[in-house]
Amino acid sequence: MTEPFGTRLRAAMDARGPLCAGIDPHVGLLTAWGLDDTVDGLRRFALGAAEALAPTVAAIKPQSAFFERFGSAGVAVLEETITVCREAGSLVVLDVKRGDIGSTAQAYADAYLDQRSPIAVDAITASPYLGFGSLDPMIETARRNDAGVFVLALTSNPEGPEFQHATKPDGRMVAASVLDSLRAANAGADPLGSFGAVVGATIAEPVPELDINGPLLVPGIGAQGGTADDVRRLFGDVLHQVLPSSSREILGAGPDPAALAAAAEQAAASFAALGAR
Ligand SMILES: O=C(O)c1cc(=O)[nH]c(=O)n1[C@@H]1O[C@H](COP(=O)(O)O)[C@@H](O)[C@H]1O
Repeated sequence: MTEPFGTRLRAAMDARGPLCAGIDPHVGLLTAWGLDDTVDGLRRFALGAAEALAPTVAAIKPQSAFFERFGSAGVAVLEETITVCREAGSLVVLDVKRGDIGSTAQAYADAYLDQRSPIAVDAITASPYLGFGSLDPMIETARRNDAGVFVLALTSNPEGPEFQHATKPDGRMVAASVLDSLRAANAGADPLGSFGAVVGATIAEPVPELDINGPLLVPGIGAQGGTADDVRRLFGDVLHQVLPSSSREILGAGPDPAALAAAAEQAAASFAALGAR
């Protein structure tokens, strides 16, 4: 790769509209698509979604757990899905929410961000719960590989504020401190840094620290109740940095490839219309 992840994501969002389509093969969705809860059903679902969506959306976000639950055969399907998405021109953000002591964080970085790995992607999700500094091996490996990292800041689930709104000894809110660290990691990047924050569309109030000069991955839209109006209300000043993410709402339009593509195009257009481009 020749350009940093943030630069490639900016170009993809401008060209294709700001949407990250999630591939979350829930059992209920497999059933709704007329598929069995087997590796074969998983493969048909994931490749069907990838082939329908990856040619038009900026990014695809497979959720690793739905593949891992089938063991190595499921991980093989994940690798195949990643390849299909990247060959169709979509960036792949693998949702694995990794985080560990630095030496092990390096192994996760080698697995997903080193582009020589069989399961390499453009970016991963990471948890800062072991301290933001524990993510340094991921950030440095991402820099060397033109890849990216999305760090959980204000998650979409109702339990998130219990930790994320806590106050650190220096008086800073934990989530604000994560955003500060990401801003530092993105310093000087143009047009967009490669180190993003995950901020749910379901959070109650806007927060002032969202301008991190990097992308804001915004899940929680659709099935979890977040709407385009919420995105406008919460991210007004930084809408151009927002990568809205939706899984079940779009996948529910399948298995017809044309219906899936239409659902994604409609979602991308509605977010582009908010001024996010
Ligand atoms: O990191 C994520 O992607 C993520 C963070 C978060 O705060 N909330 C959240 O829902 N997610 C993921 O985003 C997806 C949301 O799926 P839907 O609710 O079906 O759109 C799931 O795969 C979640 O694991």
